[in-house]
Amino acid sequence: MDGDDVTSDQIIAKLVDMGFDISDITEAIKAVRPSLDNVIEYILNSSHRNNGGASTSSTCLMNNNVLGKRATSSLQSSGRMRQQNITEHLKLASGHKRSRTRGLCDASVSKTSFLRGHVEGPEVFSIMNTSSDLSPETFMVQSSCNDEEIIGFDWEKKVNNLIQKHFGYSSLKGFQKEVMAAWIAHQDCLVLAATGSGKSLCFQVPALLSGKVVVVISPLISLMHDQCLKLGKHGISACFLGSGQLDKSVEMKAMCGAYNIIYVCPETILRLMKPLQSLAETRGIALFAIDEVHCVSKWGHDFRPDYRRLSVLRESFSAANLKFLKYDIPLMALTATATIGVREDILKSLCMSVETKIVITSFFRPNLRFSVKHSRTSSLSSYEKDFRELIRLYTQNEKSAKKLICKDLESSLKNSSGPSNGSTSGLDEMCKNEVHDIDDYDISDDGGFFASPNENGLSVQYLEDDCDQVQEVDDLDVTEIGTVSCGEFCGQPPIYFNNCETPGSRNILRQAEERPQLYQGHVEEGPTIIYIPTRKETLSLTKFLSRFGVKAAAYNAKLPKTHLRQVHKEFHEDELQVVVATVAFGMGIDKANSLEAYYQEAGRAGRDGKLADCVLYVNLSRMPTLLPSQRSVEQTKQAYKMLSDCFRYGMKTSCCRAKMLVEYFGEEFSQERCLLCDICIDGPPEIQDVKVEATILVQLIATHYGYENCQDVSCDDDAIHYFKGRNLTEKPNIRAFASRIREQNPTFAASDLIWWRGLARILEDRGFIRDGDDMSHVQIKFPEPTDSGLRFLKSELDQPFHVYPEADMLLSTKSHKPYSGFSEWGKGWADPEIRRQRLERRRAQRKPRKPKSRNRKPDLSTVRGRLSAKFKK
Ligand SMILES: Nc1ncnc2c1ncn2[C@@H]1O[C@H](COP(=O)(O)OP(=O)(O)OP(=O)(O)O)[C@@H](O)[C@H]1O
Ligand SMILES: [Mg+2]
Repeated sequence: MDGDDVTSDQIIAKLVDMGFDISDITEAIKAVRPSLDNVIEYILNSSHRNNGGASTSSTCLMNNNVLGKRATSSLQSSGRMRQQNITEHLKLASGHKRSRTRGLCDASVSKTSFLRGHVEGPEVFSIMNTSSDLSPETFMVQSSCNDEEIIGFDWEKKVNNLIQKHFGYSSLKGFQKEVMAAWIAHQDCLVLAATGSGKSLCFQVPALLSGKVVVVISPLISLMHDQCLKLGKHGISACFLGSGQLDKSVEMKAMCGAYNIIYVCPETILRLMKPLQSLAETRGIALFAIDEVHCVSKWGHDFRPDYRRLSVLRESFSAANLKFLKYDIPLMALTATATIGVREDILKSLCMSVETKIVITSFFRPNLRFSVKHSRTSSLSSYEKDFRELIRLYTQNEKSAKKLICKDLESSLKNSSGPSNGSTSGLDEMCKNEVHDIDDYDISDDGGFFASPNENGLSVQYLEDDCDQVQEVDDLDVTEIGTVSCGEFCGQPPIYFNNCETPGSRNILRQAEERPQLYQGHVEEGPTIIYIPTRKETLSLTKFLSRFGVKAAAYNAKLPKTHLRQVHKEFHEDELQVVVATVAFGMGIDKANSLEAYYQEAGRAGRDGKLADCVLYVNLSRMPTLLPSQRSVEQTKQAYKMLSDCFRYGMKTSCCRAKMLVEYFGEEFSQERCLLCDICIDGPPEIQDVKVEATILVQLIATHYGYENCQDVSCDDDAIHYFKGRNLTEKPNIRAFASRIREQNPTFAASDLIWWRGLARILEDRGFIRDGDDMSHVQIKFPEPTDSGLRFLKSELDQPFHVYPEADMLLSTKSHKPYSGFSEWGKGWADPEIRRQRLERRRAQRKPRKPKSRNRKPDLSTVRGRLSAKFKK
């Protein structure tokens, strides 16, 4: 055997493993230079050619495998190949179960002979299934549906061999073992494990171990695509079935058992119940894995209603309904981000068994360095400030870029002929054509991971679309940009810090010195993802970065799929430095502007176990609002709650960020502090006694609601009288209270509204005031006093009220305020003098308008233009 033969054999073996038909492979190998890609391309093209666009014949070729020679010839002789549907094929397939089993007995023998080039008929199928690492014995037993016998008591050893062989891992992680044990015991399982911890292996191994098919429900085409590609590389055949695929060949092959793992979107699986039941009877289904299962939760209802309909899986694949099953086919639900409420919702809405095994690992990712920065997010000036470091990082080794960086960024921006790079080609064009509506997304894609994309004529509403939500300007103030550095995660065990001391900046500094080396240094250069809420901004920020020589690419669901695939590829191959993406990149999440969303995004970082930065850019000077949408009252409240949690995460200055995040998911954070985040490193700000300010505010609120003289504070009486005697049905908001305090009390005349807003938030958290409005808000809006608040007013004045000022309070006390003219807004437009001054200033700031040319032709495309043309006549 010469070298070429070996190569060809390897290719053949790989392709057979993937589920291709041997005759196709041999034909292709004869026709083209034997490289994996060439052969795949050849087969797929010829299958399209032969089918004249229809895919049935390629399915039948696969059936050739499944059914054995006799089945194929019967199909051919009947001449009904094109008319048969999947179920009919499968009926035939099950009718030939025996011949299938017979073939299997010789699996290992036939594989050997096959590699020598003596391949014939029935053996083809057995070869294909050796890809599942099934010894002849195991597969025989599997055919008789007795899982215990297949898997045996030494399953751990078998699994370790399998994962070593396919993935190069030495053993399962602890949580993966637990999940496997549950599956072997036919139990449903809910897996809650951090991003990048290795959840996928939990459902991939059962496919290898049992030889049955694993069906994975996943919310995003890009996710499915990624995973299929990876599995292909590891010698495991897989395909993905998105919604609306016009070419059904992959689907038909999948339903005939051609792939070890089938990825499918929730919309599609709902219409595949019958074929899947047949598949369960023929090849067998090891389990249904519901990945990113938080999409099931009712709070994600808007996002993926079909996830909730997955409850049919339980009934449709129960032993009670399918007589050939000994046990219900287990459900495995997996997510990295589910709060306790969401978990309950998942179990209930998927009708998971009461004995569902719940496997939870720590949400803590010890190599992620969290921080929050103030940003005016989408403004150009904020790009300059926010990404200066990033640009420097990626361009410092390139002379040309270096020059540019030294230039004034603004003037460089104006220079439209700035350097650009390959990855942004066509970007200007995209910018021109960009669409910002939510409702009319439509991108195309197709399914089989080894199927060459049938680009033409496919117009499919894909999954990214739904989560790639466009936000309006107001929403930009929330969490707006998160940047994470990424790489591959190689499963380093978490490093835990124990014996941490109590908070305090001095202690923290010292602790920082004690941290292991890894955590003291800089993040190694690796790619960065910048998550951004609007599609429009993915383009503008990419353009901005490219001009400075950064290899950046935009990613949002509206961009052509060829571009998106290219971005994925270049990102994985480290050819891109920065991907500027909407949530469509790399995950399925149900809500933007939530800590779940942020933690998912951050979870893309540091997957190689190395230090990675997760920076959240927030406009701390503005309160975020929700976009109007058709939510129920309950959903609106929940959406506000999520937004509020997220807002508070940004505002907090005294609690470790990792702790806040991990506790948000209901986990007790054992080590108190992560010793990495900005708060652990910089320490909390100086603690302040705000007894006077808090008393004035609570007193004013109490007075408005008729509780007078709770405390004889040194507040200007005018301020209290202002609210006295007013109609109590009127609910003053926090701004009204703050304005009044500033106007009436010279000590606080220079104080800023956002400082008072911060204080009100703290008072609300302490339970001294509550919101008098039924509608939820991100933070208190119409404050009312509580009993605790009234008691607080009765406390001794010289008893201090210590607080850590929060981020917005600190921002408002800076001498140079990094936000525009906020303080004057609190004074209110109601004051005629202020109003006059403000309008005057605005007028002065306005750019002088160009003098209207009398001879200018009216624009007849506008109503105004047509009217003016009419009047001119
Ligand atoms: N047993 C193992 N031993 C070593 N590494 C492993 C093991 N299992 C998984 N991994 C590593 O974990 C990486 C991430 O796995 P995976 O994509 O399954 O994460 P995930 O938990 O699904 O994350 P996400 O929530 O982001 O989807 C893999 O690429 C692999 O490097
Ligand atoms: Mg995953």
